[in-house]
Amino acid sequence: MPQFWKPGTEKPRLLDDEEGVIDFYCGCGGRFGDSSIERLRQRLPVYKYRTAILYLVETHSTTIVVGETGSGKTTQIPQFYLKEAGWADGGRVIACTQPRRLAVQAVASRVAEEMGVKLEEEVGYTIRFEDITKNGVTMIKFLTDGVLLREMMDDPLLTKYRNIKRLMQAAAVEAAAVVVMIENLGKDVHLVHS
Ligand SMILES: Nc1ncnc2c1ncn2[C@@H]1O[C@H](COP(=O)(O)OP(=O)(O)OP(=O)(O)O)[C@@H](O)[C@H]1O
Repeated sequence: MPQFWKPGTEKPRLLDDEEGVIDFYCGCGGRFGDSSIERLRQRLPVYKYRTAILYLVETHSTTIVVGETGSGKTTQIPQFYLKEAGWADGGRVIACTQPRRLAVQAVASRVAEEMGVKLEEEVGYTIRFEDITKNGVTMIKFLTDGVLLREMMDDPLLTKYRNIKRLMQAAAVEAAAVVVMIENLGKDVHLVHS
């Protein structure tokens, strides 16, 4: 049974539920016990839905995922694509847009840390005046909606993204504009919304 940490009671520790996916606080111990980053990932709400999300994006050109803030949409879904669906195989890139530069940098650093890789290699980001990616190496690229729009001005058909799956973060009006423009190009768009 899940237990909650109430004021004045002993700090609970984490135990796996029956499926070994969701952990609940119970008993005593450190904040996250001895959990690895992988176990922290598995506790995020979105983790339970990874198979459903992968199925939907594989079978539909547009998928909208709605979840609470902090549920893991931004940091986890690109990793599902990469690790479990192999969408970055063969030099392909998974792009994830964010509305703000700081969000791009923070989430890219976080995902690189979770994957245990150096930022700029498998995981990178592009914001105005700063491109922390490596051609042929970067598999998950975070960028602002503005940078993607700018790339579309230079390359209206987004030819360099011909084979990528796109994960859009819809937190701003411009994100919706990007989705409409990319859909008009016949590209796949996967929209994540909180
Ligand atoms: N830079 C970071 N440092 C430490 N932990 C982080 C960082 N970014 C995210 N996290 C952790 O990862 C979890 C999932 O965050 P994520 O950004 O994927 O959620 P989200 O559902 O996309 O939220 P939002 O809708 O606000 O963008 C957070 O609850 C937080 O615990």
